Amino acid sequence: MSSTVDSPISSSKIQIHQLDRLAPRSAFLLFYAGHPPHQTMISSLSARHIARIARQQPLRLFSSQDSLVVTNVHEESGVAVLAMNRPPANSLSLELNEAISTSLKQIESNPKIQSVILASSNPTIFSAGLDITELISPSDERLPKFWNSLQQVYIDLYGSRLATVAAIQGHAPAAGCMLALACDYRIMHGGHGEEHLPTIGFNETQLGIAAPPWMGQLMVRTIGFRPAERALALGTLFPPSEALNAGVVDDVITEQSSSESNEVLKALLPEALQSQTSNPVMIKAYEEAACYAKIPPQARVASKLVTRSESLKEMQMTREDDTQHFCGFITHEVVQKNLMKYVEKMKQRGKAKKS
Ligand SMILES: CCCC/C=C\CC(=O)SCCNC(=O)CCNC(=O)[C@H](O)C(C)(C)COP(=O)(O)OP(=O)(O)OC[C@H]1O[C@@H](n2cnc3c(N)ncnc32)[C@H](O)[C@@H]1OP(=O)(O)O
Repeated sequence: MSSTVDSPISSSKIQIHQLDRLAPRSAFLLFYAGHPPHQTMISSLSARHIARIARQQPLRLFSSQDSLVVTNVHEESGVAVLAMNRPPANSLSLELNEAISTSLKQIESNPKIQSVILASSNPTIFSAGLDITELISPSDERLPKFWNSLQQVYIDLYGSRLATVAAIQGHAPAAGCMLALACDYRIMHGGHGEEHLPTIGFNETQLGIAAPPWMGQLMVRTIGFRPAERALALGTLFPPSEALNAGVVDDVITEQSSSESNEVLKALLPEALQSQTSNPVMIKAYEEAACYAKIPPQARVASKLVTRSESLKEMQMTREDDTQHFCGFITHEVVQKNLMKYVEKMKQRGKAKKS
């Protein structure tokens, strides 16, 4: 099935192909950047989202303080912010994943916006990765939905028409690292002294699980085969300077700097992030996002897809198998035991910290 609607991002035509056989609830958005031979895939959307765009209806905006994500847009600079807001650690639950995808789509539907900063309302944790409680003794119904929602976040972020900048204020293990790697640019905070260094990386093997192929390959594409192979096997969490050296992040910032961007940030940041207007990571993230926003969008999107369309197509084709594999693996008795042990250690650490 295919239909054509006016593009929300330009005067071009967008053609939508429903690929039922590959991904029943998804569709590819095919964007004609110039002539038909340059047809490129921007992103995949759920059928529900596509129907809404086709009817030109705005998606619901998550903006209240107790929402799982908070967003705001600054049309003058073409930059938006999407901040995860699930205390205490922005661990990724089914609902948080869905909120990220929905809010990203909502921002994308504003033609004046070209860049988005992915941030956290927690100044010391970007995201603690998957909510481990989703993985322990899960229900047969919720587990595949949960995994699908994570796959969708990856597809939406990695294939977004927007330039995506990760403002990594603090820790970003496992799926938290995946969120950052799915963006176009990563800025990490250098930490507050040796004892409080944030870390980023795929630490899954330390939990007795393995990153799925699409996540592992994301690291391979970011830092290269051999370093990624080793980091994945060891479950390496990189502190800021090592993350920079390895290429996991593009920039590490520590120094407080006053900047002309402070005023724009006051207008751009949602209320929950107002304390971050003079945060150096946020300032640099804004400057980078504004820089991307000045590039002609059709050229920027076409160039992004040169490196991303193949892996996104692969993801769509293997998605169902990936879900089956994940559910089988996570519910395995040995894996459940490992996860329980890990959570126990995490709780003990938390108790020790509080006492
Ligand atoms: C086939 C498999 C697919 C695999 C794909 C992805 C795998 C994952 O993403 S698994 C998740 C991996 N994440 C982690 O291992 C991180 C665990 N957390 C931590 O190491 C620390 O919490 C962190 C360094 C992020 C932050 O440290 P602190 O600032 O010291 O905070 P606390 O440790 O006190 O944590 C605060 C609070 O949050 C709870 N928490 C932390 N992480 C998670 C999580 N991933 N899921 C659920 N809950 C989490 C932690 O227990 C504390 O709770 P309270 O004690 O109730 O305050």
